Amino acid sequence: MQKEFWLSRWQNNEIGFHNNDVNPLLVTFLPHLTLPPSSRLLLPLCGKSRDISWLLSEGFAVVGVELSELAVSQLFSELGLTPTIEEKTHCKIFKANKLVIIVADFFELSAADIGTVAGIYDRAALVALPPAMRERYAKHITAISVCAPQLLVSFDYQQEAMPGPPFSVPETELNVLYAGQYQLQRLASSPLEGGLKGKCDALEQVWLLQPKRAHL
Ligand SMILES: C[S@@+](CC[C@H](N)C(=O)[O-])C[C@H]1O[C@@H](n2cnc3c(N)ncnc32)[C@H](O)[C@@H]1O
Repeated sequence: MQKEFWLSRWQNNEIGFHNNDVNPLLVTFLPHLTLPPSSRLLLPLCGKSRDISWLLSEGFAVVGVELSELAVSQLFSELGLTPTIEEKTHCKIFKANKLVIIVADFFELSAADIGTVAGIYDRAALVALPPAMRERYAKHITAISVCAPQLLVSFDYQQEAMPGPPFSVPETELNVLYAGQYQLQRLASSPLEGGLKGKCDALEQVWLLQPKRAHL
């Protein structure tokens, strides 16, 4: 997906991926990451997810990455927070309390930009990307997070039935992308109620990715 695709989705308020409530899968499965209290979590391609607000309320620190500044302005306004804003050459950093959102192309960020993170929550990030970008994404997130454990939500459906996003990323592909660095465990797999966008049957799956070598 080109950057313009996402920027125009935000511009035109075509954000069907955005949920108005916290994702129940996050609430149920976050404990599997066994994070110490107050840990810092990375949310790649974060949009203005309500999951951010829930994580903050649970005492976590959040660093999110999002391409659209419009999404990030809406996020802070909906949270009732006024951020400080720092402009750098390749990104713009919005901060308030335990929340940092980096407005940037995720692929242009380094480990130093992100800072130390204890875990990653990927909801609608990997599955938002077309096949050619997913390999690059998986390598990049593994590198800049120094192989932090991940809670990952994915879809498995017949890709021919519907063009993405969201794309189908079945177990076979997750293994290709991540099994070199991570131990993968499927925590849940259930049919998506009403199908994906009402167009085809799909399984929504939750994965725990534990680094094979100790993180940090
Ligand atoms: C499908 S949405 C998911 C948003 C959020 N994770 C959620 O659950 O609501 C994908 C988001 O990734 C952002 N995005 C796409 N490509 C990106 C990139 N290269 N760098 C940073 N953000 C990107 C889009 O603007 C969009 O908000």
